[in-house]
Amino acid sequence: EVPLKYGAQYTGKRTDEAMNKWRGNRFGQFIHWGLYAIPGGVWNGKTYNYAAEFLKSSAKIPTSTWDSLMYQFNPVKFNARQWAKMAKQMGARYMTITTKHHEGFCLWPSQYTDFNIGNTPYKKDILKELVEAYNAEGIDVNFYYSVLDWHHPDWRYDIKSPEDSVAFRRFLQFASGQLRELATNYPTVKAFWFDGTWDNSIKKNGWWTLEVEQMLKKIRPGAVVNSRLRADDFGKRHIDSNGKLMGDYESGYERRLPNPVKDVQVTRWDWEACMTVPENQWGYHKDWSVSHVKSPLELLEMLVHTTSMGGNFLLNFGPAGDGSIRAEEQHIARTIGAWMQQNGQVIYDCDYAGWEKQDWGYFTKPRTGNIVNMVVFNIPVNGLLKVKVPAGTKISKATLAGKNVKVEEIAKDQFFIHLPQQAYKMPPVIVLEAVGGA
Ligand SMILES: C[C@@H]1N[C@@H](C#Cc2ccccc2)[C@H](O)[C@@H]1O
Repeated sequence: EVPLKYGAQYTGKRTDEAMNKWRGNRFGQFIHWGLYAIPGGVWNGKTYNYAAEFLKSSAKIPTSTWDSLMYQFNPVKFNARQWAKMAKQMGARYMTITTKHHEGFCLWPSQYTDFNIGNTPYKKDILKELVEAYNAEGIDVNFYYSVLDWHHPDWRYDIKSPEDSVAFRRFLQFASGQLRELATNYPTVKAFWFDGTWDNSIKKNGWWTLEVEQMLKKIRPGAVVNSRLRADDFGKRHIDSNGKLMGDYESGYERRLPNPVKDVQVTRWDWEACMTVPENQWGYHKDWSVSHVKSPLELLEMLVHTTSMGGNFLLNFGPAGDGSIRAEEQHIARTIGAWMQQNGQVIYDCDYAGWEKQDWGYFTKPRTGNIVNMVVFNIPVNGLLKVKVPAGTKISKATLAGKNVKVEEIAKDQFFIHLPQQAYKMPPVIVLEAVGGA
């Protein structure tokens, strides 16, 4: 191992109450909301297909022009309680909000910049409204914070001169101040989701990334911080030069999931995948016809897939500039929510079962007991679900919606579960009682 000052500070999964709650939440709502929601991917009558929150760079808009969008931000349809109720109905146990995205606009009245909600026609502290509304629904709130800041004059992509060093040192003090006020002024915040940390300027300041994590955990004991913040002494990100995870969970899965067979190593630590509904739109885009839009069932399978591999799934919503939630996202929330209402117990506080992946779907395992859940997405024509179990395991009982289904031992450590023949519109869940084995 190489000696590191700014590498991983511990190994293994945190087992404190705050982390157990973060892990057991499993399903979160990501919200990308900022000035980019006003143009929604369209500028001077031209639609830009790239991610709407990157429109400033896609359309090469000068910072002064972009920043003047602040004077138009007045979301008259915004209702934090409605958003929170929708998230509750969907079954989200946590919500991660973009306090500040790459554009640098702050959803809270930051004392460190005038480029914030207080100087918009809306004026009020949107972050406070959201935290209160979601917490009132029993939903934990986590803060997304982009270190990359297109608005701030001291931001640097790289450090190539003494002037760069001086300016970027000022920038890091600014960012530390903003993070300190976020952690202090919103005391119920549970986690920090860092983004915009891929540039050399951050890689060359690994010390700051560790200092920020330590500061946040000092102000908010138990706070959870993602690996994406961290760079080690040599600029290695997420995983340090000794192959150890930095931060509290791995957050590299953006718009992709680990392979259930080849990537089982992800189960060695906590991790989270974040996912867009269209191919690549985090912020509101006016025209979703420019790419594939995932169906509720596609997204539900991703949630189950993630849980089956011991990860959290963070599903993105991009509210419009007026504060409304588009119909497609409302439909997703209702459809997933209806299934979660009946089957949330196979997601919340569930984990990797350690059983071999089968074609029909995914296994999840509750923290305690001898239960293993089967969530079936691929219904076999013969109605027989093949289950290979760890050596010596017996399946003593199988139920679907509380009713016994037939269990047939077909070979050593192999069983058929007889799936009742019907037209399944949503994935059925079979609960196995397993004894013996690993
Ligand atoms: C969570 C997601 N990370 C952000 C990004 C990005 C990005 C940066 C460089 C190249 C390609 C994509 C997206 O804007 C969104 O916030």
